[in-house]
Amino acid sequence: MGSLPVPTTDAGRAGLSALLDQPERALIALDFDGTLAPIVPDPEQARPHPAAVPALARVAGRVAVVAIVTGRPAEVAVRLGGFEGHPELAGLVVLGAYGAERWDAATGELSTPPPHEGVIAARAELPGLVAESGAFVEDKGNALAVHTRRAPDPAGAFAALREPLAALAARHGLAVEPGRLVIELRPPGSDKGAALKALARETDARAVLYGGDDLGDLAAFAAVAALRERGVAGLRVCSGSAEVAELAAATDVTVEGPEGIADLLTALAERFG
Ligand SMILES: O=P(O)(O)OC[C@H]1O[C@H](O[C@H]2O[C@H](CO)[C@@H](O)[C@H](O)[C@H]2O)[C@H](O)[C@@H](O)[C@@H]1O
Repeated sequence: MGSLPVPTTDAGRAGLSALLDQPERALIALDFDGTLAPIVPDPEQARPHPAAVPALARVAGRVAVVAIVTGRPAEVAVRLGGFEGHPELAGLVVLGAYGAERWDAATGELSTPPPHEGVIAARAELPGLVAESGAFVEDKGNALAVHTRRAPDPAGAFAALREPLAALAARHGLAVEPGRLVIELRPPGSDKGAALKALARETDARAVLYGGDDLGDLAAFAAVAALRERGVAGLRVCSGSAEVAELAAATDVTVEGPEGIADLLTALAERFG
């Protein structure tokens, strides 16, 4: 039997105990890139760690709900994750675009907000702005992600683009979402924390596990902390990487990236029986 990591905080240990005691009242929510799927240079090539979806499927049979909470468009996460038609993930919920979109495996329904005018305007200006940096733009439809991972100087390009992208976003009423060698311009008004809280409320969860790897996950970790104050047990899991140091202080336990997440899910499934 795989061993469960021991949270470093009292609240985290209480969260884990509550999950194990009453899995049928638990919500397990995970980020996609860097948490379920290893980071790769081309976003289109990202796929879940081979052990992650089978482990998630095992857990899904025992908890109230499993969810993916991602900056990807919901339908992209569904496609890359291979979630559609998965027999054991029939109750999966995918909250995409930082909670602005939702896909339900149970119904196959996808809800997306109308296009934001600011994204349309920023799209036209972006190519000129990023051309010299070696960055490339991932057009997500209703958001634009500027990636520097494949630039000759990834960190330098990221630093150089921060200010001009922030100015572009401000001109067009967009939010700036920095992440792992990516700066995203997206419609304001949603975040992973609000999305997670709403799902916890909807499912009347008594325990929530959230796992994430990046700055966009901080809002979800804060939501778990807020839920604890309302009596909902919580466990905040950092999918650790050398790229993001800020998450350790905001989480209860760190595991080794997507492989560690898959191990954790497998160990949970074994405990649930
Ligand atoms: O909320 P997430 O599921 O973590 O999505 C956040 C962003 O992830 C993707 O970019 C990251 O993963 C890429 C593939 O491994 C990698 O090349 C890139 O450097 C990472 O930042 C995705 O492409 C973005 O659209 C997501 O918003």
